[in-house]
Amino acid sequence: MSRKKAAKGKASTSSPSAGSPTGKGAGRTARSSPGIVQMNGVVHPSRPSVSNSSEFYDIAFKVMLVGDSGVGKTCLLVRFKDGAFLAGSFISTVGIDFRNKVLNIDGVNVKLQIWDTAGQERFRSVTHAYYRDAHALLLLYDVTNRTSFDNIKAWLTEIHGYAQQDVVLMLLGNKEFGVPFMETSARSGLNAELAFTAVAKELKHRSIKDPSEKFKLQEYVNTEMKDAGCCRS
Ligand SMILES: Nc1nc2c(ncn2[C@@H]2O[C@H](COP(=O)(O)OP(=O)(O)OP(=O)(O)O)[C@@H](O)[C@H]2O)c(=O)[nH]1
Repeated sequence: MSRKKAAKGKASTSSPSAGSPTGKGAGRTARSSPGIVQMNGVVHPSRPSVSNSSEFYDIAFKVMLVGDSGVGKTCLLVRFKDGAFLAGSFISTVGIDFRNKVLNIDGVNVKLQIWDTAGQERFRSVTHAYYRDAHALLLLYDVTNRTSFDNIKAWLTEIHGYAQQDVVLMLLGNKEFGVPFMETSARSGLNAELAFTAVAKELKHRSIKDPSEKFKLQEYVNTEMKDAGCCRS
């Protein structure tokens, strides 16, 4: 397997393949972290990007974070990428943004290009363009916000309308709707690593198609949560 170099960051507003400049930075300047830089084009396993990062990877996937505004998408991503909680006043994402992280999954370096979408309704048309290229979707709701829970159905309708049929889908914060589930906290770090690692494992498994390797996303999540001494049902 040839080893590629991980791109350092990218953001664009119109569509992933159009590679136009981002609109996110404008609204989230305070939150634009050092890891976010602009570049053109998309990262795909078959078309690795040129990069200035030192992290090498074997396969790459796009993961999208979706859900209502304020449910914690950006915070969860920052927790996963930087291991920190983004405290302070809430600054809504404008458009879309992304960060890369390379995980070693059973000896294979899996690069996740994680797109953080704006939850606000007015950016919906921007984010729609990104669904079709996503390999995995993490759909978040806020356990303290009933409306964000009620809106999960609408998000699923949107996902089924715009995403690939075989997209890996995981619901974070909910126990219904028949998709893999776990609760997360960007503040404490609860399951932040596990959510992304589970998705990377599923994607790597699908990509490599090793018949000797059996992987079930929800089973893996349940086992890992148990191993971590997690008490939730
Ligand atoms: N207590 C607590 N607060 C959180 C957590 N995650 C996010 N928050 C807070 O929730 C607010 C919204 O978080 P964001 O991550 O910006 O939400 P978002 O989903 O990215 O919002 P949009 O960009 O508008 O789509 C912020 O004030 C965060 O500090 C969490 O796990 N625990």
